[in-house]
Amino acid sequence: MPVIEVNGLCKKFMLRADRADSFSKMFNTLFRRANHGEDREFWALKDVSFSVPEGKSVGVIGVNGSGKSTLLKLLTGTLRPTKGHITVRGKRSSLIELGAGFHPDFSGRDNVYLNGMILGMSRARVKEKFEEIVAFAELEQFIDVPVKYYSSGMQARLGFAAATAVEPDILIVDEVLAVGDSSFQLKCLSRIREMQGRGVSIVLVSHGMGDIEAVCDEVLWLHKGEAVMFGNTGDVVREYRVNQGLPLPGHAGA
Ligand SMILES: Nc1ncnc2c1ncn2[C@@H]1O[C@H](COP(=O)(O)OP(=O)(O)OP(=O)(O)O)[C@@H](O)[C@H]1O
Repeated sequence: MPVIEVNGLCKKFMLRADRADSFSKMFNTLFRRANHGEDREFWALKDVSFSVPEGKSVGVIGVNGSGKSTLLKLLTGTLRPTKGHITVRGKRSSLIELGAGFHPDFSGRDNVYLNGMILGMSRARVKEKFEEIVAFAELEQFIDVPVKYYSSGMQARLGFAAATAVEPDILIVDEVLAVGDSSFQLKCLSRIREMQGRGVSIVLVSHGMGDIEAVCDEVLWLHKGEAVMFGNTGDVVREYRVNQGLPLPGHAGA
């Protein structure tokens, strides 16, 4: 039975025109231009359906603005669908927005405890896991510093270490991995493989086709909010590469 089932998913945003933007207000005032801006509907996802089988990994690809992050926010419950249904079976853990789960004024230590407890771990369980989380993030020297002083890479390290330590059934990860340096990216990939070995299902958004091919069994390709293709990683990535004019593996420059 799939751990995630998505049927006919649609997400509408309202795009607000000419509001609270000091530059356009100034422009309108200077040139006595009336504010003709009207709120506009924008469909970020249109009738998207796919599923994540138990223990499988699904990648989500597509150009900027195609709806990938919106889809992940719907899968984690941060956003609600406008239409359609999402069924999730199992405990989710996610790392979708850098620093999203962290309180900037609290130390790394306090945030690890807070985050773990929000994700359903007991204080004692977080305590048991604490050393491992900090060691994985390689932040021993900075663990008592407020998170607002962390670099984006440091936040990604702590976020990934914390999100993967809670022993989820489903791990949902956005492009944030790209923020880490190459040695940390390798460490993340090997932890993802370890989790796959334990039967954890993964949903991964990435612009890096190498990461997608290394991690995912199946891929969903989004474009302007629509599912262009969903299927076997090799097939979808090949089509995407051709569509984007990217070199195919085995060809010069790939
Ligand atoms: N809260 C919001 N209000 C209005 N529009 C939004 C909102 N969130 C996202 N959008 C719009 O939805 C579209 C999809 O955005 P999304 O962030 O999901 O794209 P993406 O595929 O993750 O892009 P990227 O590769 O650049 O991260 C974009 O056009 C974006 O402007």
